[in-house]
Amino acid sequence: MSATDQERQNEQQRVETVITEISNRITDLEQQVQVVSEDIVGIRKHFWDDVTVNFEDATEAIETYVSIKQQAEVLSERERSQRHAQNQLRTMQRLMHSPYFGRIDFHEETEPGSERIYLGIASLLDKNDEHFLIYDWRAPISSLYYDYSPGPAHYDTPSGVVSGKITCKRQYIIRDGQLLHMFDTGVTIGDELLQEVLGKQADSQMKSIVATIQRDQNRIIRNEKSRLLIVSGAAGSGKTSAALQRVAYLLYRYRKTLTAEQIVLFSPNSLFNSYISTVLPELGEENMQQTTFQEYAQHRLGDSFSLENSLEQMEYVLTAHDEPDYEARLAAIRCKSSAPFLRVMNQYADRLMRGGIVFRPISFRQGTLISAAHIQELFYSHDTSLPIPNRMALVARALLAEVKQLERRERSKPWVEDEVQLLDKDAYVAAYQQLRRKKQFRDDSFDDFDREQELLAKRVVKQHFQPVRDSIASLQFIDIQATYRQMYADQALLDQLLSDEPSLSSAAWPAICSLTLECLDQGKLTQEDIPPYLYLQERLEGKQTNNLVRHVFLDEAQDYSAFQFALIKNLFPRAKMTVLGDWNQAIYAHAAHDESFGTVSSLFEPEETETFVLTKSYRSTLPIVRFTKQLVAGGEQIEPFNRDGRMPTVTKVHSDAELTQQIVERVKKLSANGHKTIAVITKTAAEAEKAHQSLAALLPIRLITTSTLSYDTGNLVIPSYLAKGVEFDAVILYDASAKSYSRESERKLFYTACTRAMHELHLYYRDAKTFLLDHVSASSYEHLETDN
Ligand SMILES: Nc1ncnc2c1ncn2[C@@H]1O[C@H](COP(=O)(O)OP(=O)(O)OP(=O)(O)O)[C@@H](O)[C@H]1O
Repeated sequence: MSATDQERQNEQQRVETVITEISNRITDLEQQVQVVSEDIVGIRKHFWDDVTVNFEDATEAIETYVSIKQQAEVLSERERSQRHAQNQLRTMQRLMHSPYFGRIDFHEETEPGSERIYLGIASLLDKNDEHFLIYDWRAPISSLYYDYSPGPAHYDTPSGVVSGKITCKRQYIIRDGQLLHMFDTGVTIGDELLQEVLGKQADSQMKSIVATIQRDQNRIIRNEKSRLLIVSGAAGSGKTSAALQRVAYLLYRYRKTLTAEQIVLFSPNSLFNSYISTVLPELGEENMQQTTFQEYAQHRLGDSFSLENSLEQMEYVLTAHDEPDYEARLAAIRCKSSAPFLRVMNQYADRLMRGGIVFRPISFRQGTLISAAHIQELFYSHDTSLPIPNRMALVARALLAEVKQLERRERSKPWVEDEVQLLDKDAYVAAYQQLRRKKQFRDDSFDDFDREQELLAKRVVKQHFQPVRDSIASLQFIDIQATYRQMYADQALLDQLLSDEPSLSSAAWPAICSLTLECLDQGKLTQEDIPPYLYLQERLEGKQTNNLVRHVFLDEAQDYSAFQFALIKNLFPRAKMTVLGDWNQAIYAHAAHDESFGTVSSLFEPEETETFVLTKSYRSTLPIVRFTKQLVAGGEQIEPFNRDGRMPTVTKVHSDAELTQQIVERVKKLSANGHKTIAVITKTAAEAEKAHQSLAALLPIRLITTSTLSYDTGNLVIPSYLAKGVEFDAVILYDASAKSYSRESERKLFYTACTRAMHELHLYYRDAKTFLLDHVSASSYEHLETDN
């Protein structure tokens, strides 16, 4: 037996020993869960047997309370033990399948010999609880595995830096207790393992990458210093993966103080949410909160407006070129989302401190109770240096006091008497009882009938005034809509506000204004108006904050506007932010002129900010990356991971019927070659529907729309902007014709669609291919043409 065979046998033996240990642990834990469950059932069943219930006097009642509390505590302690044992059991079951994936032998400077450190998705101690059979990949010592090749190395611990030397670094593929492969590895975490992982078929769910995290990704995952972490990375460079492993890392590192509810991830859409939702549970952690900016806007504004969502806006931008307002709308999207417009909005809000806020009168029973002019006077009588929200709170307080007076006066009005007559029996009984109680207390005599009428009148008026009081408390006397509208209705005001921002000067402003006014008057808020509107609302009402959340992740951050960054920062004042994005995938029209994370970094101090760049792309094969990197400026910096595969194809067809037939044949061939998820990517939703209609007659294929919440492996038709962030075994670009992609502004969308492909990429066009392919060298794809 050669030395390596012997080594392998030893390793297989160790796997078996560890698996036996895990299996013993599972048996113990199952028994523990069983015993605790029986305890819980028993306690619940006999809960009242051990409690003495006696409410005869205060002392007895307190004793009863204490006795119930004690019993409840015993129960909740048992329930906690049950949860703990169940969690441990689940972890052991996960380890059973593949106990570890890596090993390093580390010789610590101050120690005589080296220690073998095996890394897995959770820690496991030997049966005496003395030595680690497996270290959690997030333990401080495990960082050596990701950061160093054999040779000198060190790692940070809470008590200082530990230095030494790595003498061996090894990777394993263990499945169902069998050691399938092992490799000794040098500089990076081995290509062999990455080849194996990346060569697999796409899934409808993202997978964890703990076994193959790369050094530059590890830096992002373990960063604890920065308030703002910016990750800018090429398509497929592992930004989303790094973000999710980072969540898992933080939950481990701060397990005593941080819970999954204190972490929020903003993602582009609900489909993406579902795509990434299995990574953390796979690692034994609970999922963080997931949301979208649209959900937040809906929560804040959904009652006042019908809100356009970002995908509707996108579909408009891509399809409505012939509409008369198109250019004005595009200009509105660009201007209103920009950092200079954020300054304009701030300037407007500053002016409003001195005058111009529009107020709503407070009405009562079809009349005006307090006029808007009076509220305005009240507001502007306060010191103008006080922030607006503080002054609003003072106004609300004053208004509530006024309302109290008015309420008192109202009681003698005839309508009140009429309503009192109409009250039902219950109200009278309640009033009678209340009177009796009071009579008892005061021990005086009075005219019962008058008192009763008075009480009932008070009750009626109070009930009617409740909505008034509520509306004052929630500051509804501020007419935010009208104040926002005023900016676009008063041309002179807007000109003044824009005068300091030359980059916003545009001949389109009159058209932008009339478009905005038209939408507002119809109760609609366009996607580009939502963030500035919310921003103004905050400046007037005060910020809504969530102090619980400690970490906020923004994925696909290139799609966020200056306002959105500011709003999210304000919303989570105690959170650290991790912002991940790729400017080459900035598909929304608003991002076109703002190609940096300058806006978000300006929200934090420079010393609180760190930026990381990921240039290596893992998703696609080498031929696909060679092709896609030529589609965008700066693409030469993208480094492909060396995974072989088929060259992309670009096929010319001569008719729609031929296009359908070619795609059907292609999908069938791809399926026959073992590809599980094959996506036909169209530019727009309208085109997706059309493509689906013709393909579905000949193939099983699913249409993905904005309302699809999750998708399975299989054949699908999907609009480009919904495919953001996800990946497929093979991508078929439905229509790469000159007619379809005719604008420079569509370059990033085109690039985003092509970069979704893991193993194969096929493009089709009619007549002439899009100019976006002009600078792609002919040697990086195969050109095909059907016989005419
Ligand atoms: N270290 C790694 N080991 C194994 N797979 C990796 C690694 N890094 C990235 N990947 C794989 O590469 C693919 C792309 O990763 P991910 O989606 O995280 O990239 P991204 O930068 O968010 O991409 P995009 O911006 O295009 O949406 C995924 O299949 C992921 O599992």
